[in-house]
Parts: sequence; C-alpha cells; structure tokens
Amino acid sequence: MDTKIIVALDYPDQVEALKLVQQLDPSLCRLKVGKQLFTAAGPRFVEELVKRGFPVFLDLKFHDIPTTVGLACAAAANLGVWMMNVHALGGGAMLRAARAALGDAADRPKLIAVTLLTSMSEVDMREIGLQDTPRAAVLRLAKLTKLNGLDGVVCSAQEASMLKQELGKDFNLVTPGIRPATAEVGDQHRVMTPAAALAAGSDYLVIGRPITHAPDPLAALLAIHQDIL
Ligand SMILES: O=C(O)c1cc(=O)[nH]c(=O)n1[C@@H]1O[C@H](COP(=O)(O)O)[C@@H](O)[C@H]1O
Repeated sequence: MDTKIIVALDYPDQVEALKLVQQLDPSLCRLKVGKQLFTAAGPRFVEELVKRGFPVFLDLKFHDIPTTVGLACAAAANLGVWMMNVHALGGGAMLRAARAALGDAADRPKLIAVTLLTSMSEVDMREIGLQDTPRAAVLRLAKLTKLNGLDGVVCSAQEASMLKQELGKDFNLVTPGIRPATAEVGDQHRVMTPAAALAAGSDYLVIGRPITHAPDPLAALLAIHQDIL
C-alpha cells in the first residue's frame, strides 16, 4: 500500500524512536525525522531507517544562503531519504540552488518547501512584517516554489484545496497540523482532521503528537487508518 501517512518521529533520542519504529512497517506509514531527533541521533540513524525500508522525510527545513543550502541538500540526498525540505522564505535563488543540488535521476529525493508554518496565525505574521492573510502568503510562496522547479510544498490542509486548484494535481501537498477530532491542538493554529485533509487535496499527512503522545501509538495510527479508509 502506498501510504499517505507520515509519522513525525519527534523523540529525544533513537532509543525512544525505535520503541515505536519496531512496531511499524513501511506499509503502515512513512517516517519523518526532524530537528530534535536528527540533532540527537544523527545521520547514521536516518540511514538505519532507510535500511529498514521506510521512505524517510528528512525535515530539517534548510534556510540559509543558496550555496550552503545546496550543499546541505546534496548531503541529505546521500543518506537515501525519500523527501527533504527547505523554507520557501529563503527566496528564489535559494530554492533553485536546493533543486539543482539534487540532479535529475529518477530516484532523486523529492524536494518540498515550507510555505508558512502551520503554527503561525495572522497575529504571528504581523509580528514579522507579513501583511497579507495566511492563504495569500501560502499561495504566493507555493507559486514561487513551483516556479523554481520543486516538487511541492508543506502547508496547512486549510490551504490544500486552493493550492490543488491553482498549482495542479502533480504538485505535492504535505500537510502537518493534522488533528483527529478528539486530539489536542497544542501549538498548531491551522489544523484539520485526517479525513478532511485528504478530502481537501493533501497528498501526505504529517502526524506527530496525536500518535507519539498517545498511550498506545500503534493503536492511534491504526485508528487514523480506519478513519480515512
Ligand atoms: O515541515 C514540517 O514537517 C512542518 C511544517 C509546518 O508548517 N508545521 C509542522 O508542524 N511541521 C512539522 O510537523 C510535525 C507536526 O507534529 P504534531 O503537531 O505533533 O502533529 C512536527 O514535526 C513539525 O516540525
């Protein structure tokens, strides 16, 4: 099965992460390694997950000068990951450098750009000088991302139907901020349930705490699968 669920392995170290990974297999979910686990466990752990057959999304959200980001993307590709990301706010030159670093082989990693973090509200945007609405900012950054040859964006599911319509079905939409109806929202602002997110056009659902903080994470993952059948 080509699963659309990406479990965010937001754990303090590889021992904790492996407790969940050992219960999973690649037909159930893809795995995301983000800043916390990567900083603690390092690239060898990413390679271990790849070796176990999981498509791995390396979520380091690169945002730096174009040369640095290009070199970082090339290093990430060497780990054998399925997907990686950068911040669209890094600008066109940075996006082009990231994309160029991955080459054109059929099995290159997918490269996506974060538009506006799902934790950001309109109030947060004003604080950093962004004067438009979240939808307008996301659309603008997604267009910039597509123009520069990337494979898709990270956005909230609340923007998914607009982006599918504007940017076409082949442009991947990866949506965090996914909350089953009974889950706590936490620090996320622009959230949606798994079924609603898929109906809106999300290609992949990134889900962390509703699974990793559940008393039985595997049961929580299986319940989400049931929900979206
Ligand atoms: O790039 C991401 O994955 C990401 C982008 C974004 O805008 N918002 C967002 O929450 N994420 C990541 O998605 C995951 C969401 O986790 P939960 O909020 O626990 O489900 C975290 O690992 C975040 O780092």
